[in-house]
Amino acid sequence: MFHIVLVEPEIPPNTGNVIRLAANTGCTLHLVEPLGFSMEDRLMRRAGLDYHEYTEVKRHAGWTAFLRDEQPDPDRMFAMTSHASSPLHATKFEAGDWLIFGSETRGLPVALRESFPPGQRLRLPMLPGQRSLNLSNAVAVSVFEAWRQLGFSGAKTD
Ligand SMILES: C[S@@+](CC[C@H](N)C(=O)[O-])C[C@H]1O[C@@H](n2cnc3c(N)ncnc32)[C@H](O)[C@@H]1O
Repeated sequence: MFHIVLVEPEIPPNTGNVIRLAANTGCTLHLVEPLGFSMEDRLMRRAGLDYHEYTEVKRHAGWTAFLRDEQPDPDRMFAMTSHASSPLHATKFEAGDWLIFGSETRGLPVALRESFPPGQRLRLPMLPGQRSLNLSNAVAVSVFEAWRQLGFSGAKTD
């Protein structure tokens, strides 16, 4: 469906939640190292339950390695950041798109964020004065908005 990319995630249960979400929605999950935890972390495994058995989780040694390994279409990559002016819901998504998320405490590195054209830096709406959503919540609402646009293609209907 989509590619979810977590850049240097730090908090195990967030990545566990995203593993489960990726399995629920048919997304591939990419983890860009360094990670702030071990993949064997008890809290991550508990949040992800056994869902890592049903979803593809790929690890990349860094951002450059990720680009080299996956060769994503630059026009179909979207940086999710509260520092953007383009709203997510105004973007027309396609199957196979790449949704890029930053770490819990640092967000996306500024240089990486600014390497995206403004129209591919997307924000989720928040009330004034709010800084950011939780990482796994941001992934969930982004994936569901993108999937909604595709008519929840592939979802079970009964
Ligand atoms: C907890 S936030 C990072 C907060 C970090 N202190 C910052 O200032 O960027 C983790 C990630 O969730 C995503 N995120 C959170 N809130 C968002 C929003 N309102 N719009 C777009 N992405 C958001 C971004 O990818 C962000 O890097």
